[in-house]
Parts: sequence; C-alpha cells; structure tokens
Amino acid sequence: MTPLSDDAPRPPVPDFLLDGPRHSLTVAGRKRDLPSGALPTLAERAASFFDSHPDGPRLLVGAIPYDRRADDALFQPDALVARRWTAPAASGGGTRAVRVVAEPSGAGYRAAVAEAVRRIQRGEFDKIVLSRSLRLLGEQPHAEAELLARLQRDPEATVFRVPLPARRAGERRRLLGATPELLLQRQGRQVVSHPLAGSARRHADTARDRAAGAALLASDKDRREHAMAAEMVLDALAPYCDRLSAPQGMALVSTAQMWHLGTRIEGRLRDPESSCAELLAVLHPTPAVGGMPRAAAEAALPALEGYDRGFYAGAVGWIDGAGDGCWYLALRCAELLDTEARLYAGAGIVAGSDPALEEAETSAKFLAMLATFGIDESGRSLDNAA
Ligand SMILES: C=C(O[C@H]1C=CC=C(C(=O)O)[C@@H]1O)C(=O)O
Repeated sequence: MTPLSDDAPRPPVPDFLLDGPRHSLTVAGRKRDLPSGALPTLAERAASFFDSHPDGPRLLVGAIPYDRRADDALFQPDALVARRWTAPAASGGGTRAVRVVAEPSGAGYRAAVAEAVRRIQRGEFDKIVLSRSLRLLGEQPHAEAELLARLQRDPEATVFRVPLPARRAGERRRLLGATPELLLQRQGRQVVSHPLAGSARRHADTARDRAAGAALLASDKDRREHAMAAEMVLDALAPYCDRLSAPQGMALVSTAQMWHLGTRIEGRLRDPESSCAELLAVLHPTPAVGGMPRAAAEAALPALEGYDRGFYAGAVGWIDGAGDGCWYLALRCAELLDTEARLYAGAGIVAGSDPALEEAETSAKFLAMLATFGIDESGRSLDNAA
C-alpha cells in the first residue's frame, strides 16, 4: 500500500477510519470518488481508476452494501494519517435524550424467525441470517468523535467510520461501528478470512462468562450455524488458492459483550494477480450475514426482514493499486443521519432456532452500540441505571 505520510492532517473525525487490534487505517480528505457500481464490477472499476489517476495515493477506501447488486461507495483519499486516531480530548457530548423505535417490533422479529424455521423445515434453505433494527431519534446531532472514542474502548473489535452516499440533497450519512469479523485480507499472495457465526452473550461474573463460552462451543445448533459459514468461505476461496487451511479449527472469539464461534482461514493465492476486489466478489455475502444456499436465502430475505439493509452487513475497508486490501463486515454498527441513528443486529437461523432466544441474541449484539449512546434498548439512560 502507499507509504504513510507523517505530515498528513489529523482530523477531529477522520473521513475514513478502520482501527482494530490487527489492522489500522485512517485517511483525511476525499480526493475523488470511484464511479459506483455493483460488487462484481469492482475489480474492473478499480483497475481502470488506478490507470487513469496515477497521481496517488493508489488507494480506495469505503463501503460495499449488503446487496451485491447495489451501488458501492469508495473514494480515493487526499492523504493517509500516520498516527492511530483517537478522539480529541475535549470532544464532549455525553448521553443525549433519544426515543427508540424498534423496526420491526420484537413480536414482528419473532414471527419472522418462526416463519424462517418453517421454511427451513420445508427444505427451502438451510440457514438465513435475520436482522432487526432500532431507530434512535434524538433532538441534536450525534457527537461522532465521542461515539468513536467509546467504541474504541473494546480492544477486540475493529472500529470503523465511513461516509455513505446521500439519498437526498443535504443529507449527511455515515456508518460507524465496532465489528468483530474480518471478511477478507489480501496481502501479496496471502489471504485471510475469519468467519464468525454462533453467539452467546458474555457476563461480568467470570465463572458465568466462562460457562457461557463453553456452552457455546458445545452447542450443536451453533456449531451447525457456524460450519455453514466456514465451509462456504473455504469453498469460495479454494479455486483461487494452492494452499488453504483453518489451522486452529472452530474456536471461541470474543468481544467485550459477545462470545462467537470463529474459524480463521488462511490461504496462498495460486495466481498472484487475483486481487482483493475479485475475491470479495466471490465471497460476499457469506452465510455469516446472508444464508445457505445463498440464492434461496437471498430471495427470502427482503420479505422476511421488511427493509433494505443498505450498508449494514456489507463490508468496510480498502483496496490498493497492487491488488491488496482488507475488509471487515459492517456489523455492530449504526447508520448516522443528522439527529437519527439506525442500529442493526442479526442472528443466524437454522433448524431448531428458537425465536425468543434469537431475539435475545440480537439484543445482546445491540449492547455495545447502545452503550456508546449511553442508553439501553428502551432508551433509558445507562447513567441512571440502578
Ligand atoms: C449478523 C450479525 O452477526 C453475525 C456475526 C457473528 C455471529 C453471528 C451469529 O451468531 O448469528 C452472525 O452471523 C450481527 O451482528 O448483526
């Protein structure tokens, strides 16, 4: 990738940020947008972009939406910021009053899960990830720097902030969150993907927390849910690799709030010309966010969820002129508009899934993001919690 420049400005809120235990990138300024398009055309658009703009940086950052046919949002930055971004000291802005509107309602979500389980029993598909959303309606714009600083408190998650295309004149739209899941990293001939699926809420009490992790690792439902995601990633990468393995097998992965089942997959590309964008087009969406088989789950998803996911469960990251790149799934996130934030969380549904437990799992996945707003799921301030 383009070398870092130490004199690049350090913005109060970066134009694009990816900051986690294994990868970190901050950029300032937006030089040019990549003409948008669907994921299968990304590799071709990126190649022609770098050909026609040799001035650099040879880097594109941004987001791809959940729907692989919908337009992505990538841009070439003015500069890379050398130092790790942390919120400016006096960013201020604590908890603000917000009203929480669940879309769908809890009952609506449980009904969708029950319907998905019936369809799985009928053999329409084996797995589908169903999400629900919470709209946080406030009276003042959200303090973005403060939200990002709070997200950065979890050392296991990768914090991201990315601007999204406006849907109407004057709209300021961006996505921020703290994701646990690496979709794809390509560095030279090395590729890594770390699919997660199967989840349990963590606990403050150490013994209870360990027991929750151990129960997850032993859960047949969660292991089946996970295996479908890991196998699809292995199958998708296999034709591109001359070596491909999951050295540690299925293992526990944690964030501050959640346990997950994860399989770290590492491979070596057969053809050094296979670019990150080309591989993304094959991988996305994996059954960690979509379903299995992909086409049947995709066809059922819009009616079961009742909304367009937009960039939630898409991916955020970068690609460069050498074909390298690094992309994380856009999970545990909020789409910020002026005074509104929309949060999303999903859960993998397989045979035997229980609607109430899946709803509880999505509530647990909302915890990290809600805590950054200082509220619980019903909008009560955490500062006043007994
Ligand atoms: C779809 C989400 O999580 C995915 C990642 C990890 C575990 C998952 C699960 O157990 O269902 C999901 O596949 C989300 O956080 O919205």
